[in-house]
Amino acid sequence: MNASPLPHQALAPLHPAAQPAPRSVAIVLCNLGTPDAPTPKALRRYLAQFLSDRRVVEIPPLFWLPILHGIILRVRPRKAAAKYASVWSEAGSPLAVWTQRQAELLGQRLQQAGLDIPVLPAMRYGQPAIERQLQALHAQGRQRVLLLPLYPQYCAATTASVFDAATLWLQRARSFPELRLVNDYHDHPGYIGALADSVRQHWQQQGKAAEHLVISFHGIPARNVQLGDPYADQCQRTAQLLAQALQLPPERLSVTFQSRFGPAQWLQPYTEPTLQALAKAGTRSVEVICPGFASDCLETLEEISMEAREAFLEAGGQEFAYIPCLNDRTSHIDLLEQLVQQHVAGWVDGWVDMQQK
Ligand SMILES: C=CC1=C(C)c2cc3[nH]c(cc4nc(cc5[nH]c(cc1n2)c(C)c5CCC(=O)O)C(CCC(=O)O)=C4C)c(C)c3C=C
Ligand SMILES: [Fe+2]
Ligand SMILES: [Fe+2]
Repeated sequence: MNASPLPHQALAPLHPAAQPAPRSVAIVLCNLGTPDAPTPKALRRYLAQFLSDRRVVEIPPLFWLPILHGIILRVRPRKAAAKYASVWSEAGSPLAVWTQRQAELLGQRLQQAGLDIPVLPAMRYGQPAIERQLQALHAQGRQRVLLLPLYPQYCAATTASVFDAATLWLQRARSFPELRLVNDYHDHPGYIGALADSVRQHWQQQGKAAEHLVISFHGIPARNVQLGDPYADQCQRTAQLLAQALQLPPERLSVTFQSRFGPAQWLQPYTEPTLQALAKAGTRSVEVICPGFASDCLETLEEISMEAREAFLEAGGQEFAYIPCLNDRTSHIDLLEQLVQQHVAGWVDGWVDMQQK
């Protein structure tokens, strides 16, 4: 019998992803995305991608796309560009700058722990796109990827949309790494603790607490919640746990929703009218915290720290303080490290045991 081996040239080279590499884990830290520049042109490109996402606007495309292209993308980019210009720094859009920094700091942490786990930042809209980062990690031979969206509360418009982008890449790839997804961390003790620390630190710096704390989350259409989105419940739970950690009685805080878009009913009460009502009812000082945003961005720096501040003061309020997002706080990076540890257990030697302790 002729049992000659296959000719050498018939053996295809191994794809890098197929080569055994111990601990070939990586993290993709995902955020929403932001325009490339504070200009109407960049805003048009960004908003066109963002607002064409069916997870974000759940109106049938046949009705929605003519409105988007015929009205919204003609009017909104110019107005939005002016708002972005008011928060833009030399380093760029705050959302991009903070996300990049968070990825760097988390990467350094993992490196200090002796782990070869790179952390790449990724954006759902704009660059660096989630698909691009997954492709880069796959090409490097990373076999296991944890997708960690920087959205503490699960929402179909944000979290599920990140997963859509990842699975769209999977559908087009011939081979791909194993994937794990973090759904939410709205009640994680490390998250609540980090938020509470940031409020306490603010009180210490001011020498006192304000009369009232407003806990403001990004809104979504009320209909999405009726259809089963757990987002509103998770926001309420985060607020409740934060109030408990701060020992704040219910009469000293309000949970509100900001950033309404379009004429439909969104989650209520709305942030700005609540602040105006508080001022009119005699509340002199307020603090606003936005726990749904992991990184400061247009919605916190402009809509809250500028617009909402002005509305409160014009309605008769005396003191308005905005408490920044967790951004690069050590306790925030601790939380991200804990989330990684909890979700890659079994992927990285030793971490299963650490989990069980
Ligand atoms: C049109 C519907 C929108 C839904 C639903 C929505 C949900 C949602 N968004 C965030 C986080 C962010 N949104 C940001 C900006 C922003 N959001 C919308 C619309 C919806 N968001 C628009 C049109 C914009 C752009 C600005 C504008 O034109 O008003 C941002 C800031 C991005 C930045 O570059 O700084 C964040 C972050 C969450 C968490 C969420 C649902 C829970
Ligand atoms: Fe939004
Ligand atoms: Fe806004």
